[in-house]
Amino acid sequence: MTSPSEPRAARRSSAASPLTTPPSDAAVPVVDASAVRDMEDVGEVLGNACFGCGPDVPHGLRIRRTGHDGSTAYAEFTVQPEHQGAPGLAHGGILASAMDEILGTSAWLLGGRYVTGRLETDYLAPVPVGSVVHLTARCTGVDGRKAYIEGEARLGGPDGPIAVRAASIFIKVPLEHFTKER
Ligand SMILES: CCCCCCCCCCCCCC(=O)SCCNC(=O)CCNC(=O)[C@H](O)C(C)(C)COP(=O)(O)OP(=O)(O)OC[C@H]1O[C@@H](n2cnc3c(N)ncnc32)[C@H](O)[C@@H]1OP(=O)(O)O
Repeated sequence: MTSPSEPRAARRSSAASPLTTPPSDAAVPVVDASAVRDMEDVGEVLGNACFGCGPDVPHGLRIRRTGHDGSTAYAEFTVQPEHQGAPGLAHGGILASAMDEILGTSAWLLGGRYVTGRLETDYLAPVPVGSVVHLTARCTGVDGRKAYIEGEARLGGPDGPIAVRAASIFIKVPLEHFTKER
């Protein structure tokens, strides 16, 4: 339930703009049963040095994936002092990175490999350093190579108040996108 005293963005049910809303004829997302294994395999390709989820990246977010259900992905991370912007509060770009990671995880559950094409964020509440941030994302439609993914970050628990909402388009790419020399 929202009230007029809440931020304007909180009164909307989704972060999606017309650009991140799937077309009316978009396909319902189908989850690939092999996608989870694929996600583990990709660690070998990427070397697990990911800023978002690499467990040993010193100043990374060290996001922990906690589960999935269909295209819905769950994860969490703890905001560290090196993630702050204003004193004592998480930097907005750091929170966008966290959203990118959980949205990308949902996209990868569809099978194949996806990269971020467009990322929109609504910041609804400040996130203090030391917070455990609970991340969720799900696919709202697939149109050709484009997967429309929405998600949110909550504080205080998986059902806590929403601090950040995001909507995105992820684009399916071949494996060579990651392996070719540039
Ligand atoms: C242990 C490890 C586990 C790992 C788990 C995995 C989790 C991973 C989590 C990681 C999370 C972090 C993830 C990251 O951080 S990924 C890193 C950030 N993203 C990038 O670096 C992507 C850079 N961009 C590109 O490489 C190219 O532009 C791509 C590949 C995206 C498209 O170039 P390409 O030449 O291939 O294709 P195309 O141009 O014909 O486009 C194809 C279709 O897409 C539509 N389109 C394109 N762009 C946009 C846009 N901005 N808004 C709306 N639509 C867009 C386009 O209109 C067209 O649609 P249609 O005309 O067909 O309808």
